[in-house]
Amino acid sequence: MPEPILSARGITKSFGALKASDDITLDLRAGEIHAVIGPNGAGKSTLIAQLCGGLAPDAGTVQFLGHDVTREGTAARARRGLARTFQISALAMEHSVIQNATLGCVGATGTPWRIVSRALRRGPLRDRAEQALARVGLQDHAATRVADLSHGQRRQLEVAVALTLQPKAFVMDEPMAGLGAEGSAQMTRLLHDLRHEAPILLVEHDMDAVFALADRISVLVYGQVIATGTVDEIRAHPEVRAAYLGDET
Ligand SMILES: Nc1ncnc2c1ncn2[C@@H]1O[C@H](COP(=O)(O)OP(=O)(O)OP(=O)(O)O)[C@@H](O)[C@H]1O
Repeated sequence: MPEPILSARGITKSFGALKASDDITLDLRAGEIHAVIGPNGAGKSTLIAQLCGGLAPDAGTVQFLGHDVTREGTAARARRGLARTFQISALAMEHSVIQNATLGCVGATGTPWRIVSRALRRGPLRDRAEQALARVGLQDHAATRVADLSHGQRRQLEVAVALTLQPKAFVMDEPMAGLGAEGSAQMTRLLHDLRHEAPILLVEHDMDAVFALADRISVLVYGQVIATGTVDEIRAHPEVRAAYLGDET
């Protein structure tokens, strides 16, 4: 089997007496969507933070593209091509769609600020931003202020900003949050295709989306991965049904 793109090995993180991550081992392979599900407080955000560099684990390692990145911060991991989208929007609301996307590339490439204004006008960064907008279907909204976009369009723009990194892997934190049925369907289609550009570690509460998209699912309960498997395996798993899915299956 090829090396995983992103992997956590034995990740452990405590807050006082609480083990928010308890010896978590999971990986993300080329071409897949690996969903992480679990009830509130199970430790999903804590896991994401350790994968992306916002939190250092107490024990265990994180590997990305064959490198041990456990002690690297978020910016270093982003430069390696680890793109993250957030549960809460991190967009500049008063700026236009194209400005947000271009500034995303500027951050990703470490371009000095003195040439930012030029980058916003034309050049390879602007081209990259335009391509990313087209990829998520926002090409006709380049000049629109982010504040004037719908919630669903903002989520699409977040994916576009992540795409400007030309990522090798995505970590997505609840991309369906707050989307209506139509928005979720649109986002589901986008993620379905995106996995072939870069695999996606998807933390998501929307079980319809998870079951529609995931190649594999890991179930987190009280900081532990209690099961990893295909959609069918997870739906049928007795411990998972008892701990999490309840009557939803
Ligand atoms: N900085 C912190 N200090 C203390 N406790 C924390 C901290 N961050 C998280 N926790 C605790 O760790 C546990 C896991 O929290 P985490 O936010 O990772 O769960 P989650 O699965 O992402 O939850 P949700 O689905 O509600 O976002 C919770 O009990 C939470 O209260």
